[in-house]
Amino acid sequence: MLPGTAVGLVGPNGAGKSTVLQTMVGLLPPLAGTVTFAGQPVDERSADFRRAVAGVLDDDAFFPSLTGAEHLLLTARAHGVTDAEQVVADELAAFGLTERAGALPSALSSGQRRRLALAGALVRPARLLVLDEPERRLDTAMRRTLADRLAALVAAGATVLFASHDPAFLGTLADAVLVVADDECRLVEPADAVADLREG
Ligand SMILES: Nc1ncnc2c1ncn2[C@@H]1O[C@H](COP(=O)(O)OP(=O)(O)OP(=O)(O)O)[C@@H](O)[C@H]1O
Repeated sequence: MLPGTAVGLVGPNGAGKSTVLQTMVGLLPPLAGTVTFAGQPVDERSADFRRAVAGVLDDDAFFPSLTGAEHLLLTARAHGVTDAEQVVADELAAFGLTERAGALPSALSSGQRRRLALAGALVRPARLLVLDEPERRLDTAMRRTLADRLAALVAAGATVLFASHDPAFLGTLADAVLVVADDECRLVEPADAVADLREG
């Protein structure tokens, strides 16, 4: 994948989309071959790799005793964001979480937790975003807002790799679509051809 591109993974439940994404970020070793990022094998222990790559792969990867705002502040500061408090306030507003900023994850709705996880990926700089069904549990307006924001990041040079079951989301964001099914991947370009795909 080149900088400034977005590729969407589509395919039926259980086809292996999440497994591909986890392999791309070094959480699972490939059975064969090598995954490289910027010319180096991916390694989540590498500080350079972790600085460059933001992922939302897990639904509930939160510390139970930190509020939403504290999660975002921790992430932003750990990634060296200057003016972290303002950036966090902006992300909370963008994801409609300002009024719930002081709530613990357990007190948020599942959609609000999803928004918090996505805000955590956007509160820090990243060259590559790896997102597993980012649209899941978001309402229609927030799906559109998120797709537009990710498209703007791609236009600014970021790379986005994501799995999705939402043709509208794919159509807005993806330059190309990788169909994962029957133990193989097939590349479909341009992405709006996805509207014609029929998932099994
Ligand atoms: N932790 C695990 N241990 C064993 N098998 C697993 C594990 N996680 C997933 N699998 C299996 O690996 C296959 C691929 O799963 P994966 O989650 O990658 O699919 P997916 O395409 O992301 O599906 P969905 O659209 O439902 O999210 C499935 O057959 C699944 O049952």
